[in-house]
Amino acid sequence: MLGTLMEKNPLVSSFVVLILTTSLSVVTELNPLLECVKVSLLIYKSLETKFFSIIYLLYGASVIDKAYIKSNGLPFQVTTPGRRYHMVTSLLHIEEINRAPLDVLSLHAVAKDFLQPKDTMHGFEWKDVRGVEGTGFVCALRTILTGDRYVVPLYEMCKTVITRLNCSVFFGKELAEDRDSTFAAELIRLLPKAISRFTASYFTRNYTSSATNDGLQWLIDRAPKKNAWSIDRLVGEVMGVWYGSLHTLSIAVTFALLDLYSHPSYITPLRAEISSTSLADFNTPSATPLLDNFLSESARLSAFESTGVRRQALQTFTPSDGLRINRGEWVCIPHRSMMRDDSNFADALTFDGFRFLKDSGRSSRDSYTADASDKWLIWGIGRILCPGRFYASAVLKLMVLRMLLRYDCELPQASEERSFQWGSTVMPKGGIMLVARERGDGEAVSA
Ligand code: HEM
Repeated sequence: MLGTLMEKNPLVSSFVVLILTTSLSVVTELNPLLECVKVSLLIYKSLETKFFSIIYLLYGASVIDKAYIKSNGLPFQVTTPGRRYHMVTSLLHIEEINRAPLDVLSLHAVAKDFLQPKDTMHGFEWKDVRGVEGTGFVCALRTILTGDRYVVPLYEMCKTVITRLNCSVFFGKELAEDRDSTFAAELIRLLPKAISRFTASYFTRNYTSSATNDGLQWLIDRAPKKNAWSIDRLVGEVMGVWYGSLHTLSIAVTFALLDLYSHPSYITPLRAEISSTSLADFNTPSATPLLDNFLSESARLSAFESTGVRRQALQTFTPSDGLRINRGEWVCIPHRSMMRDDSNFADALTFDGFRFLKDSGRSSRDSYTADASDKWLIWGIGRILCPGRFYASAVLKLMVLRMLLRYDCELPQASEERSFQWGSTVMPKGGIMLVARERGDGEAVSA
């Protein structure tokens, strides 16, 4: 009985271990043989933590979801590798996280933990506390052609397209396609240091893209003028935005296409709407309400990150209701579970591509895909909202638009499991193939 309870509930298990360990510490002084038992219990405790950490790594999103359902709206905790997460869902707690000073709850410390910039970005020292200046910055496709059809690995395709698109936006078309720089970079690697710079600059002497007004230049221009950032800091910040944007967008676009082709009834109305909208208007939400709604529903039900808002306590944080977040612990909002909760969205687990059109009062979200509110947490909350959301929503729309107008597609593995979990993230499976056939001239609109 106790065994089952311990198995089901990590808290009961920890409690039992604690009592046993404490009482044993008294008894062991009398009987040294019991020292062995004490050591075994400590090993058991550490194995148990490891066990729950591994379960979290493999099924993090489900662990959070189950705990969320059990919690009935109250705060709950989740054991993750090396850290405890406190999950809160009430509007009051959400507001308190939003208002907490930056030196108490930090998103930067969370990002640092994820990216490990010291090791992955050549020793870049990422600060725990965001400076007063803010973040500053708030192919080879494996394609098989069978007859007139392309069979492509969907997630791989999306990663490649988004990488290319991001390259053009971040570095400008010229630099993105710049072969001189690639050649120069290879030279720098191969030649002795003394002459490499000189030789590389000779080969890139006509290179003008550094003067162009691309996303990278824009990010550089936004760096603080007072207390100017070092080159290392600048590079680190740009890399942070780059990683964030590539990873999130590739996954979001993959899920949007998976949602589209596993619910083919939406193809005809979406195509009709897109075909009657000029390309200049495609990103105006009111001009493409069906597309915007469809993408909102995809973002809701296929939210790939279970925790929309994560903060590390840089000092003890005590919001209302007796909650205490110790230094080093994280407080998060389980927004994926909230998006899948019937009390927030009617028949929440059913994909309803035009659900928000029916909800004329829009009580369950604010308005359009790129909007944010305390009930629509896709982009974060209040003071820290995703600054890339307008770009992300434009890219999502462009991708769906392009695929709808240019290709007829099918998902041969539509009934198979399409994702796997890694920690709190839900990732698309790499093996999912998309079968695409180019539409005839009469059908395809230049997109
Ligand atoms: C579908 C794609 C995306 C989703 C779902 C998403 C979501 C989010 C969320 C939820 C946050 C707040 C995190 C928190 O408070 O814990 C955030 C922050 C951020 N996002 Fe995104 N994002 C996406 C795409 C992008 C893109 C494309 C860029 C850049 C071009 C970007 C740049 C950033 C930056 C710089 C922050 C930090 C903001 C700050 O510190 O104030 N994101 N994002």
